[in-house]
Amino acid sequence: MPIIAPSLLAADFANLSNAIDIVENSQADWYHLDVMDGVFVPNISFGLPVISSLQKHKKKVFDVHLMIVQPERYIKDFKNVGTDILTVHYEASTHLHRTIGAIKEEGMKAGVALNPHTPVSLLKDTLADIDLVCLMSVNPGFGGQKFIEHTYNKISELKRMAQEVNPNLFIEIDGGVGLGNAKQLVDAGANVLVAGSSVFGAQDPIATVAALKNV
Ligand SMILES: O=C(CO)[C@H](O)[C@H](O)COP(=O)(O)O
Ligand SMILES: [Fe+2]
Repeated sequence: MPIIAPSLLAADFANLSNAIDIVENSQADWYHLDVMDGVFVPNISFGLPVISSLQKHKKKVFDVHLMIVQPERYIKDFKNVGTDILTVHYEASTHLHRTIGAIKEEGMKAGVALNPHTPVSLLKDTLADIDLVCLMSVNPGFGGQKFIEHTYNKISELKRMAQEVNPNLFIEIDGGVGLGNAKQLVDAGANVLVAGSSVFGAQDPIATVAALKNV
């Protein structure tokens, strides 16, 4: 069964306690928290103070997706607000290997996200040290976008690479994921599905999480 990580980007920010209830009372495994700085991506979402407030009410895992420049500057800060898995973008990380090491030194799992244009082959020399690869299946910055079909090829290639050096790798798909493509993504090798609008935009978010979990 895939890990299901609802993205709070699609929740009602005036009613975040409802979003917490949905994650905690469903078969969801992780909170996916999208931090955007308006520089790496053309949108600004939320940051440390909001995540700190959520921390007091959560039992499940915080999977934080940093869409910011110089993510290495904030590793300790995200640890302090309860982050379990910290994902930085390949494209924003000049010294990726050092950043991965620094995240793990803080006791978090280390993730690397790839934009749709970034080939998975670029992770060849770091894959053994990474806990999670987040394949962006939309251009990062906004929820509710159309899934990019080429992602299936990237999943298969990454799965092949991981089998050799890191068979327990989390292969996370982020963007445009819903009931229409979840099974095909899992069949291709994904084991973590991020779902924003397909969960929080659904009539029954808890039932939607259950359906995604049981594809
Ligand atoms: O990282 C993201 C956007 O940059 C979000 O996690 C992603 O877009 C999820 O939203 P949706 O499921 O609505 O596409
Ligand atoms: Fe994300």
